[in-house]
Amino acid sequence: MKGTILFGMNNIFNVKPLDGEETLECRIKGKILKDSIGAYNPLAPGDLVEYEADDHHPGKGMILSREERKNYFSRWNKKRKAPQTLAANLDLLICVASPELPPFRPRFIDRALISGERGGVPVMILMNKTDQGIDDQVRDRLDNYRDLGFEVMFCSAKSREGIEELENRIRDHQVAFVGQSGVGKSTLLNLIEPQVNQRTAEISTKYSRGKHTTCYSILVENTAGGTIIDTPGVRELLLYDIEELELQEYFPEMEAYFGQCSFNSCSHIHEPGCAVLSALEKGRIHPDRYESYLRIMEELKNG
Ligand SMILES: Nc1nc2c(ncn2[C@@H]2O[C@H](COP(=O)(O)OP(=O)(O)OP(=O)(O)O)[C@@H](O)[C@H]2O)c(=O)[nH]1
Ligand SMILES: [Zn+2]
Repeated sequence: MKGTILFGMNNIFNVKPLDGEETLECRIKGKILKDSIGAYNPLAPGDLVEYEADDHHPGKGMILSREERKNYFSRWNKKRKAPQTLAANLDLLICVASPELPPFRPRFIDRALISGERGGVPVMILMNKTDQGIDDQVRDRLDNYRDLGFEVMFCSAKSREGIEELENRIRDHQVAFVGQSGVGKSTLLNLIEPQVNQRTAEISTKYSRGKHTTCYSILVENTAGGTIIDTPGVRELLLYDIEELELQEYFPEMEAYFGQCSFNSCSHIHEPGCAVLSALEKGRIHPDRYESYLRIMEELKNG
């Protein structure tokens, strides 16, 4: 039988049958899942699995295998030194940001964009808290993202501006929300689907015995159609599995200059005759984006 992973913790996974309503609590048969060796978590919300129900214990079952992922959103888990998949099989990853409180952090957005692309997921930037006003500097950054071809939407959970557009955008899709703590993720989700927070609270009481479940993703159904995965409020989104010289490919503004540097394997950092550095000087590449490039390069170098 086939089902979707809703939530997983301590190697127990909630599976929703594709053709049924009642979720099952499943373990992995044989403890290890093929394709997940070396990963922080073998399965993530959104994963499709093959399972068998336990005839003797209603509501329980065993996961036999994972279907190949269409795409994934993941990060490097520094503590466990392993990749952690936060959500799988997405139609859209929504990177929520706010103009202030917390301040606008383009570094986080740049990482979300790269991580999404690495995993094959389209990313949208959602600027929440528009009721706070958006200053020229932030506006300039958002314009730049749009110029680069990224989708940007605006909303306010407080004034409800843009909420209907957001609901229309995500209907019938499998989406995941990601964002720094305080950008208004929970408030937005609760507005779109009041069930979300309720479900999260239920699960957290059931499985964590009082501990925070904020470090786990959870998939909930959107009553209007589709599903929403709430990912944990990550402080940093560390990238992995990207070669240093590959990083440039995640910066569409650099593409026009590929092959124009004096050195074939130019890192676009210090090399003489670098076409990217020259474009930066001429203002054709946003300095803030270039700053992200430098910081991420440094991180990839230091592993
Ligand atoms: N002014 C304004 N405040 C908002 C808006 N949306 C959320 N907030 C406030 O921002 C604060 C943080 O909101 P949360 O929804 O808890 O943020 P979060 O992203 O879920 O944060 P974590 O749960 O820590 O990951 C709360 O005090 C909300 O009331 C908005 O559109 N405008
Ligand atoms: Zn160069």
